[in-house]
Amino acid sequence: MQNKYILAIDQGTTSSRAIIFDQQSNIIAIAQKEIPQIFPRPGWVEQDAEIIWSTQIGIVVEAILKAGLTAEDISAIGITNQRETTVIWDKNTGKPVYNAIVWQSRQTESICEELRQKKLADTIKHKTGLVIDPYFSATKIKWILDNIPHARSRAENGDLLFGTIDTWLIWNLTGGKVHVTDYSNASRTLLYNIRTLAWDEELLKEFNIPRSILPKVYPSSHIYGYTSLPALSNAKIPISGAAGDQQAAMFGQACFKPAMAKNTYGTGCFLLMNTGSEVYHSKCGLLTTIAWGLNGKVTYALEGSVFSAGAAIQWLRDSMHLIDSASDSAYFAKKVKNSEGVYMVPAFVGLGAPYWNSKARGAILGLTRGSTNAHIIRATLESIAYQTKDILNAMEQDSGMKLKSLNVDGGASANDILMQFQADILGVPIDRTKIIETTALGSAYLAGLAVGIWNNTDDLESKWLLDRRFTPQMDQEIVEKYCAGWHKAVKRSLDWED
Ligand SMILES: Nc1ncnc2c1ncn2[C@@H]1O[C@H](COP(=O)(O)OP(=O)(O)O)[C@@H](O)[C@H]1O
Ligand SMILES: O=P(O)(O)OC[C@H](O)CO
Repeated sequence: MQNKYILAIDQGTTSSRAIIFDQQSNIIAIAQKEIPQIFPRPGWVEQDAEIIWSTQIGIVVEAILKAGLTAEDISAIGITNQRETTVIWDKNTGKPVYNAIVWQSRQTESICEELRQKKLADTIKHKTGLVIDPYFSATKIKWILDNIPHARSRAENGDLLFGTIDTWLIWNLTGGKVHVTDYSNASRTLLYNIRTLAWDEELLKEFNIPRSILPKVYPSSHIYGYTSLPALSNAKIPISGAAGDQQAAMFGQACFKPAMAKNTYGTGCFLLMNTGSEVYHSKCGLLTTIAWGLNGKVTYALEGSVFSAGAAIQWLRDSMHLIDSASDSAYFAKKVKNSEGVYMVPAFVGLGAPYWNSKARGAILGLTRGSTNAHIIRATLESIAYQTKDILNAMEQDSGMKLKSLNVDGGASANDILMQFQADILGVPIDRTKIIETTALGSAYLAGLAVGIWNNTDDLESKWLLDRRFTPQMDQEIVEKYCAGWHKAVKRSLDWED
């Protein structure tokens, strides 16, 4: 039987990746490129949407070449993306009217404050599963329409389109013909009713967003359209999978059944637990989100979103110049036995779940004359694990379930020191998968299922392979002492910004 190849396009916050899998889910080729981040003002994070597209198509071509294939050899494309990040473009020219406003960006805090004053939190939570926070797309759309000259009138004339990054990439891959998204991405906009599976008229009115700019919403495993591009030799490849990167990672981790959970350590850190067909209403600061739509069924998840995880390691590298590469963080962290009372709270863009404190800002506490760069680096790594612990506590409280182990993936999960510390303070084993590119794998699975490369999720379950298990080794008393210090540090960082 001739092998089939699936191209996964993984457009993450820090980098774009293109990965080619075969039908046994082996990686055949990878191409990757970092994308520039723009910080126009404190707390604002933007990217150039045209650079996202040109980088992405460049590495798609590179991956196909590296694999020794041609575009015609690709049977299906799966898209997965940084979620919530908002692009608005002119449908006639394909030009964005403003930078992509990244999920981390805080420039819409005042719009959120108005919504909180109007006491809309409960309605929004019930309809969308989300909380009022600049994180989600709706206030970013409103900000662009309100602040970019003529944007609102052009949108009302039907000339502008909105998309999260999946939508933007599909639009470009199809030569500007297809304007769509999937349930999982739609569920991150703050405009999509996750119960009725429709754009919510009441919320559109509240945000003053014209319906005409919104994409059509389909299941996550579905033929959205076909490629139509000279760069891909005008081959008509079906684009048949799309999901937000955290949901795709959960699919790639084969968390197909209720109560299965995963944590992805990338720019941020996202712990998701499958809740099946149940729309779980969190009381502990977690989000309810659509995991995927597949075979006529919608699966939901409970999510804890941490805004800065690997981003804090990047900050040590790019702004503090304490390390040359992200992986150096393990080398320095190993130089000290522990962080000796130093805590780093990476609230660069506020804190996400379970705190939802937009005005929190970063802090390093507990410094003494003996503190060194190694302590700060170690404390930064540890902050990723503490934030995850806060999420897991909330999740266990919310669901009443006790996790037996946690599947992990993402760039920073390669760090053994971090993974061991994570197991220690969670008190549950951490299982790192062999393919840490589970995000891309999940989107390849969704794409492959739509075109019959795999028949169903049973075909995929057996493909999950363990790389390494990290078992808890720390005394409970020490864990409690460390966590108490962390919570004291978090308290100091809250509401810092006026
Ligand atoms: N060995 C490592 N130790 C700690 N952090 C790491 C390591 N390798 C990568 N990272 C961090 O992980 C992030 C990249 O992971 P990735 O999964 O590619 O993220 P994203 O999808 O958000 O772009 C970066 O923020 C980087 O700082
Ligand atoms: O790009 P990542 O992997 O940090 O993921 C970002 C999330 O999708 C934001 O919600």
